[in-house]
Amino acid sequence: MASKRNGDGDLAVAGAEYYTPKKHWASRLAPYASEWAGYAASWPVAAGAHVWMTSTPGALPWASAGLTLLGTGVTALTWYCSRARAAIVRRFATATSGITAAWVTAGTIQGPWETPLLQLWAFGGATVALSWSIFKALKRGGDSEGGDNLWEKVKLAGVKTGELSVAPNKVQGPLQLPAGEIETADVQKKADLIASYLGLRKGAVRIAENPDDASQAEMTVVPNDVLRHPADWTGPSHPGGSIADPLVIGVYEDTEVIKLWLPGDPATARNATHVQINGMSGSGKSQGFKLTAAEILTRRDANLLVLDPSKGDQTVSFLEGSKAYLVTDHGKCKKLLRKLPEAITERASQLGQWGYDQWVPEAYTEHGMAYLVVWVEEATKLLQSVEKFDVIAQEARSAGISLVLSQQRSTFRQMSTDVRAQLGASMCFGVKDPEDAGFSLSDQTLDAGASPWRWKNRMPGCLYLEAPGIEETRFATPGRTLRSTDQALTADIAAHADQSPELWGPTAATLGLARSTQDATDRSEPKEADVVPMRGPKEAQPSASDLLDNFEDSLQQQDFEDDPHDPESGLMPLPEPTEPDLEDLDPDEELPDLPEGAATIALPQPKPSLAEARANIAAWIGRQTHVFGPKDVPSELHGRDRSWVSRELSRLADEGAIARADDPGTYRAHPAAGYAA
Ligand SMILES: Nc1ncnc2c1ncn2[C@@H]1O[C@H](COP(=O)(O)OP(=O)(O)OP(=O)(O)O)[C@@H](O)[C@H]1O
Repeated sequence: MASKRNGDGDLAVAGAEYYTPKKHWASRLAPYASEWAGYAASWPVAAGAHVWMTSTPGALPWASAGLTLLGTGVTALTWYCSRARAAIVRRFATATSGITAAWVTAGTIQGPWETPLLQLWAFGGATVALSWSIFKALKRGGDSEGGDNLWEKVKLAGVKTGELSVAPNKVQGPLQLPAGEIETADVQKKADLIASYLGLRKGAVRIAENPDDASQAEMTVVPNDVLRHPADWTGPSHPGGSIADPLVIGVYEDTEVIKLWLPGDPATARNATHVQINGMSGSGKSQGFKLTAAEILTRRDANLLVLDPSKGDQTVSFLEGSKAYLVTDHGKCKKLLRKLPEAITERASQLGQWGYDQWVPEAYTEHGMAYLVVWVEEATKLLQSVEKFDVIAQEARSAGISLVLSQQRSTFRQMSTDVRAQLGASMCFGVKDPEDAGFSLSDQTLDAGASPWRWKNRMPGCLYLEAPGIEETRFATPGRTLRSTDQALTADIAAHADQSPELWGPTAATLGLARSTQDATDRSEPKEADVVPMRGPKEAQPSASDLLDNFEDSLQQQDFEDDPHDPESGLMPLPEPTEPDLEDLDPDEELPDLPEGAATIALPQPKPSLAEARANIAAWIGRQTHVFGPKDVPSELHGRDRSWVSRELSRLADEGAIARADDPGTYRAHPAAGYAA
């Protein structure tokens, strides 16, 4: 039988249907061979050069100088030759040349099997080669020629990949979506499929929407899961610096450090912020607290007050030697929070008189008012007893006070939307399910691929951070807190304890706290303490029991009884109100029926519970005879936003309760399930 080649070079059989031979695996891999060959060759080259140079007397110094010059030359040449490429590609190509040349030079001098050269080659080199391969694969996949189109493969034909940038362990670029046909949510749903096409792990591909243009999205591919190996704490990031400098608590998956800013910055229009911290038990919240505390306590202009009625010593013992204040008694915590508005008003009006509309570092350097971070553990329990907490939170930000509220989960019942709106930043560790993540992270971040429920508490320290000062495209980038021992943190904090500032006088007086550890030691009367300024270096302090007793005295005697402005002063204390433990209640549980004949009052209708919302949607679907999408589902049925409905419909489709219609993001009731009319 005669045969001929078709226009694409494939073998065709005359008189019969075309026969397209399968691409051989070698030809598929060929485009990626160069980076891997270069990577593989670098080790034996360095090993051979080392053996050669060390066996030739006097050759090593010359070889070192020669290789350094050669490496510099190759790097400069790369920079020159890549001038026509996108700036980011040019930079990464040059960096790859420079890093390779530097590693080969070091390997020649020292031997490539020595630590850390071997590890740098094994992990760093492989990651750089992998990043190049993904960059190429996406470029090829985004190109509609050749029939190997990534977007057609994942049933998103028409999507175009824009100019890609490549960095160690990250490839990123814009996507152009066919206007009116495919939206960002459709691509987000296929993120794991794209990862599978590229031969990467689940979660390696993230798609973020472009807030300015719905026909564009941003794709980020992170090949290696560096979060599996947490980085170690190597000491405070800005010892003796200002709280206006970022707090460094971990590393993102693309090896950028995680930075958190608490005070605002008028120069960059960054708002001061409070922080909401969520995560299930064992997800790493305490470690996050310890690192943040160590950062705060090594700054020259910040005080830390910890309200922890739940855990006691076990979590905070690392603060030994610091100037942090610790309140562990539940009643005292509440009392302190109730006094906070007064302290806020005082500080805000004083800042105004000094000419500032928010706290700035000069408030400390020129007037002695340090920033105050109030860390509240098990916050939802405490907040319930403080009225108008949203107003407190709102005003605190301009008064140089940041509140950090830590709890396992904060449902809308536990934390009102008003309070939530005032917090500004959210740190989300591993959670139980997507619903819990929804209480902590924004819909945009979840839609962009953030999925903290994947970690649960199996990857402690892994987190997402939404906060002022961080680019929004980074909100869906996972990171992991640093690993440290309590001893290392204690030593670092103690080493900088002398730089820790005193609490601003009026704030100390209003909150009933000593201005510094030294003030606390001036008071006596032994009593059991529940408000403890953590002690300074032991040799400079009186005995532990003296200190605890004295500070207890400062609170008991001066602040809660003798305060002439305190209306409760001199009165016999009321018993603490008993509070039901709302943590153990299931918010979705049905309420018991009212007894027959009981009077009923028309109450304002609350947002439907999850179970009600789902039941309402199921009933509504049962009445649909046409194709529908998230925007068609009436909002009063669920009381939630559109992206929640999107996820819900997608979940129902995954479970087979409804069927996906032809257009992405649209559905049909399933006749088999009895939904269709
Ligand atoms: N970044 C990290 N790298 C490695 N291990 C970590 C990291 N963060 C936390 N861990 C470890 O995980 C365990 C649980 O962490 P942690 O106590 O901080 O969790 P938690 O959320 O505070 O839990 P709980 O609410 O029950 O107190 C601890 O053994 C801790 O050392």
